[in-house]
Amino acid sequence: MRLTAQDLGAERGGERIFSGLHFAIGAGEALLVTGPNGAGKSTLLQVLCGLLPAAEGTILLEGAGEEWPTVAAAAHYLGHGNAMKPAMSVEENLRFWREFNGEPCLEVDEALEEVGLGSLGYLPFSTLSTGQRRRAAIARLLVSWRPIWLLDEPTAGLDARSETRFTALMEAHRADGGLIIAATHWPLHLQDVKELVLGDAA
Ligand SMILES: Nc1ncnc2c1ncn2[C@@H]1O[C@H](COP(=O)(O)OP(=O)(O)OP(=O)(O)O)[C@@H](O)[C@H]1O
Repeated sequence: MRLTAQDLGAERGGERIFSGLHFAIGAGEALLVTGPNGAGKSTLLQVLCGLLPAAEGTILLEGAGEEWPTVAAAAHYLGHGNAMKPAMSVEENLRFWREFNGEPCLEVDEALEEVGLGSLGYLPFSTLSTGQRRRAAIARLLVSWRPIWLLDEPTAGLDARSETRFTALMEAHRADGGLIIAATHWPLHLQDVKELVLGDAA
């Protein structure tokens, strides 16, 4: 499987945010997207997952088979929001996503164990701390299989132990043939990453 972006450009509010981007990553690889505030890291992820149209260029997914015809279909997107209903319990949220996304992977209780929330699944999502919310959102990546993980500041709010645990989950995803593209201001402690530096928007 190979994801290639060619001459990719995006606009927000009529302003060109970036243009002429080229990158390619294959199965098992990770690309870190870095750059200053406003450089367009989140915008790039939103273009890749189909939430925003590209202003120019192409995004190509090869070798993924009929099952995953587009990057949008093949990707889990972890944005700044955690995509959980506040009044529902953590388990209810994850059960919803597992059924909605299909391609079941880990059971809900297994995913919660993986992110260290094994004993808190019964709580309404709204009662979790900031870092616990992020960990619950990460568990969403584990209950359904998607080969591509598009991660926007995935470690925001995580304590050191949770960060280490998440690094291991990302490496396991790569070992399973997954691809990761992560926008981040922090090193994610992954081995052999590619880096894409977006320009200074100051
Ligand atoms: N809905 C919007 N309408 C107009 N402009 C927007 C919109 N969303 C983002 N922008 C602008 O697009 C530019 C890129 O924003 P983006 O969030 O992609 O940057 P970023 O690199 O992820 O920044 P950060 O490091 O702060 O998260 C910024 O100048 C921002 O103000």
